[in-house]
Amino acid sequence: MHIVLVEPEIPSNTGNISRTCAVTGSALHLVRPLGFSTDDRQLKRAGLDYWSLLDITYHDSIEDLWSAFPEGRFHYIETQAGQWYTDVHYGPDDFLVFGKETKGLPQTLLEEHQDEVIRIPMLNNAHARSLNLSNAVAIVTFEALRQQGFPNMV
Ligand SMILES: C[S@@+](CC[C@H](N)C(=O)[O-])C[C@H]1O[C@@H](n2cnc3c(N)ncnc32)[C@H](O)[C@@H]1O
Repeated sequence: MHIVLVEPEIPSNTGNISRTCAVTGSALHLVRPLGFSTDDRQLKRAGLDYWSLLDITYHDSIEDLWSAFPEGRFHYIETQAGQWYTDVHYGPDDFLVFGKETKGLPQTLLEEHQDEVIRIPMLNNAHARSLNLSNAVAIVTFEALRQQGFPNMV
């Protein structure tokens, strides 16, 4: 799988996600600007032992990512979506795209890719708007891998 973080802001989240990528064999794509340096202490603390295992690529924009993978199949994971993440069939080379911690994915992107936006169901509570980014990544990634029979995993 390919895990894409668009403009991540909190280093410990990216550290946790790097660990999820390392243990699942998923590639990590970070779309700039990042809200931290990759030397950040919290980032390293959350993912240090796993950093060397990562297949990590940096992109200057989401458009650059799309250009680099013209045949890629992209799923956009956001709280406002018509369909649940469990309604989708995932392939091994699919891209799972997640938004930044404070604002999520840009509204224009969501509108232009409506049919590819999926959400993780939550209680309908105005005071609990979303999951933590790293938890959202783990939930969708493991569903995608489950559908594929957890390839090369024991
Ligand atoms: C902490 S959320 C913040 C954005 C959110 N739209 C908000 O209301 O503030 C950061 C990212 O986590 C993912 N996420 C968190 N909860 C989610 C959910 N229930 N369904 C889908 N994605 C979720 C999305 O990729 C989102 O862009």
